[in-house]
Amino acid sequence: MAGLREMRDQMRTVDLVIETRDARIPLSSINKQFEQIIKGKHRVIVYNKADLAPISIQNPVREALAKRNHHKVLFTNTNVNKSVRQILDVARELSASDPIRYPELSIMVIGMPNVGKSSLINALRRTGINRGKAANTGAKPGVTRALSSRIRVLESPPIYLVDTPGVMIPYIPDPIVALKVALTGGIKDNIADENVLADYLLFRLNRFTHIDYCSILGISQPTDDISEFLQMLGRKIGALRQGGETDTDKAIQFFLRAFRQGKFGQLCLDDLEPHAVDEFFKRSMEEAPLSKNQAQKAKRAAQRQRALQKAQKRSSRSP
Ligand SMILES: Nc1nc2c(ncn2[C@@H]2O[C@H](COP(=O)(O)OP(=O)(O)OP(=O)(O)O)[C@@H](O)[C@H]2O)c(=O)[nH]1
Repeated sequence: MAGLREMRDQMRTVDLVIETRDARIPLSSINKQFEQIIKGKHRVIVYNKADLAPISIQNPVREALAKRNHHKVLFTNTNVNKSVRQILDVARELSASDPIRYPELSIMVIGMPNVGKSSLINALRRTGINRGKAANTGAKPGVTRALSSRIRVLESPPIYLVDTPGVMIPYIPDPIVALKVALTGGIKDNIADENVLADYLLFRLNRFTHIDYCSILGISQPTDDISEFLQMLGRKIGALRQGGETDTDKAIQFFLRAFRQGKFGQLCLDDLEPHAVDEFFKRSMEEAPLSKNQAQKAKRAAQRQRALQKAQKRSSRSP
């Protein structure tokens, strides 16, 4: 894994690591493989896209991480300078704590795809010494390219930023985490997966929220049947094939995009009740990461299981 090796090499010159996670999945965006790379470095955990998650998650997340000895936890929205400036404050504090050791300070942004690393780098430049755009950003994962050099983001104390973020593949301990990461854009979609994603999103909206997605999408009634839902949505948005049949792929993409753009309001997909958090950490400490193949198999098994449960539910409803 070249990315990992490169990151490890680069890490030698870095004093402070900005570990970026997604505020909509505060637990599922934790990557325990980072631990080995970051070992011994100062770290600040940055939950980005905080504007897309409810503010009420911030204290439980801070408490959960403090319990695990992570005390520097920030929530950012890269469009708001003030929130990004908090990162520079942490760097400044570190530099001031030991000016002999840190006559200058080097910081680096790392995180899984699409979490907003490049946006964060641009925002740090913007809020630091007001330089323009450095890194490309994009709505799809994988836009970050190697540019690697250091840019100065603060004059005094001198703080430098490695301008290539470290990209790590997400850590996927189970299929549900895979769904959450994919929903937030951390794994590339393909059409087959998108169907499952849309089904999972609908399930979440029905089961865990009071969001009136019908009026947001302009459809007539709620349903947990994904086919019926996509028919309604497809007709509403005019996603029709020749002959008048609904283009469900288009309807799926519309639905997923609406979620990613925050059209359903601020949502968190992880359960942050203390017992659920404890369970999450217990499980993720125990489990070794699945290979891509294993993860796909596990995902398919979960799909089959859910389809089976749905069928059972339907047959138990019918007279
Ligand atoms: N709502 C919201 N969107 C954000 C925020 N930060 C970044 N984005 C959006 O998220 C998408 C991905 O941002 P990037 O900065 O390209 O993410 P990245 O981590 O560098 O992505 P890769 O190149 O895939 O590794 C873009 O569409 C950004 O506009 C944020 O704080 N809030």
